[in-house]
Amino acid sequence: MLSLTHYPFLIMDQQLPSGTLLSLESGIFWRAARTNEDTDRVGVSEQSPEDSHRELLHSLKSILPTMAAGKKELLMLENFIGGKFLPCSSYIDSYDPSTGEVYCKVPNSGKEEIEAAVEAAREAFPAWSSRSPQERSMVLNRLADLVEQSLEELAQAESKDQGKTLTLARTMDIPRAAQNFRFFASSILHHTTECTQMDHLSCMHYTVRTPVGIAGLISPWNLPLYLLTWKIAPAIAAGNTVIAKPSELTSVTAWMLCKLLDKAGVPPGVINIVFGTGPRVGEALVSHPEVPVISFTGSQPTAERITQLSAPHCKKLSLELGGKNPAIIFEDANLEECIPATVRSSFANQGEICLCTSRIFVQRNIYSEFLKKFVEATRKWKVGMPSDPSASMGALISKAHLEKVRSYVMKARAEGAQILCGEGVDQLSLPLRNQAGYFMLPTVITDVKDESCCMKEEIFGPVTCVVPFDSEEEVIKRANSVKYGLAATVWSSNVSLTHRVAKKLQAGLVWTNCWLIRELNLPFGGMKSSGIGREGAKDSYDFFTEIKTITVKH
Ligand SMILES: NC(=O)C1=CN([C@@H]2O[C@H](COP(=O)(O)OP(=O)(O)OC[C@H]3O[C@@H](n4cnc5c(N)ncnc54)[C@H](O)[C@@H]3O)[C@@H](O)[C@H]2O)C=CC1
Ligand SMILES: N/C(=C\C=C\C(=O)O)C(=O)O
Repeated sequence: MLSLTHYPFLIMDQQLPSGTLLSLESGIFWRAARTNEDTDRVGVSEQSPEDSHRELLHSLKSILPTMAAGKKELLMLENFIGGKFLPCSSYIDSYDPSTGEVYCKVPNSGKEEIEAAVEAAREAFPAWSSRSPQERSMVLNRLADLVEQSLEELAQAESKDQGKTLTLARTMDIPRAAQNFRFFASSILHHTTECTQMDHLSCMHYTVRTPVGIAGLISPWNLPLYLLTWKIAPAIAAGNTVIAKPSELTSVTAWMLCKLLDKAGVPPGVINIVFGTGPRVGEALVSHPEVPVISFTGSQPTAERITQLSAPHCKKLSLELGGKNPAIIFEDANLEECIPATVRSSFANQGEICLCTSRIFVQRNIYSEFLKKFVEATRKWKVGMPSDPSASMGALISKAHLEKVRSYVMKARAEGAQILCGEGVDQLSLPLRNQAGYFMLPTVITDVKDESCCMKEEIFGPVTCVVPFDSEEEVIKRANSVKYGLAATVWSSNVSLTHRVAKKLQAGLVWTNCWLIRELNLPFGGMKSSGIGREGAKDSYDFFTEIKTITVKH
């Protein structure tokens, strides 16, 4: 059976039921055909592109309505409100990043749909909030079970929708989505409140936490189901009802999740998912007077807009924004561990993770050695079709984003920086079908000044800068010299140094001699322009509840 890993990058032991579609890329569908019941090893057989495309649509059609568009059928998503799938009056094209083709239509919802969702969430709130934590925990555990059982279909859909490799979707995104439900199903059972005594006044005081009501959840396109469930799970565990708006660029797995809700016992109206653009439906959600909290993950400019719109209603905001994360590599670092980890922290998910490394500071006397080995390792970080099991990186999310990321490399070159590998240096070869996809090679920039936009601004793509430093004091000052303060990694075999440097870094998360080992119990989030608030067991619970102090005179 599926064994969920705690650490996203470990490959899981998993059974793939016979007949599971293993790949939907390049028109080749690899069908899992069990070769040996005992070992659960699966062989694959190859189908023709036409047959496999038909098979994919058939397998998804059972859960997604489709619409014929010329020769090709498109997936038609629908809003999920009050436990029902509802069509919309207009739609947005959604692209397969690995081919640049439209393959899905996303509802272009607006105020009307938000109003309907608020009504459904309002009606569901009394009953859901009255359920015990134990009862809500059981529903979340069933959701986790269903996500795990649907892992392959969800991973296939996530990879096709976001452009990430199927391997990453299978080993990180979807397992973490299940883990989010499982984690908050447990943590909701263990929160405590406070009590004090004033015997001299014959009084006692105690605190209680109650759900806030309807929670507005807005999630980004880089880790679609992973981050959507990271918000949904704690919100409903605490007894709230939710209206979620995923990114219009990656809406499919959110829609597929809706298919599982009834089976998990989620009552109608508890989870409502409304699709569409930020300015249209996102702002309708943020502005609605009956939605007292907004949990948002995305860009800083959007966070500013959300803050403006919510201010008149004095809403509670959780803003998880971007980063310009440094890796600081001291001369006594173990390069055999540091280099592969820093390649991964720079380029995982096409560099489209807010925690990715985009500035690498290397102590001068190992700078040349590091640079040589790092570039060698980067060139082995293979860009390929998302379904290619040997690919480390897939396609970026959109043509616009690809051009934005490329423009940073061009600016660096224009400023006299050196591009050691990747964009404009190495040759990217892709199958014909993928040549209109949004692919880019992992790119390493050196000889770049701290004042350069590549060293100051969030690029959010497979681009990282490597610069030398001399002293501990100098590198801390330089690492802290950007407006962001989200994450950092520190590499040294000197434990007291790593503790000392970690404490001085302006970052909400510091990994020493590792990256992205996540402890969901502890606060997650950044400082400065990386956001407001934290997420985690207690932090999310506190955010999605209101606290009250009650005094009893006896
Ligand atoms: N987790 C992170 O730190 C992320 C950072 N980014 C950064 O943001 C840049 C732009 O990416 P986008 O996807 O456009 O991020 P975005 O912040 O515009 O979108 C994130 C979510 O916010 C929604 N949204 C957008 N405008 C809104 C508005 N006015 N009101 C309410 N909701 C709104 C979007 O529909 C999406 O669901 C990226 O290039 C990257 O630099 C993007 C995604 C994730
Ligand atoms: N918020 C993001 C990542 C969160 C990771 C985690 O909670 O483990 C992001 O990439 O935007």
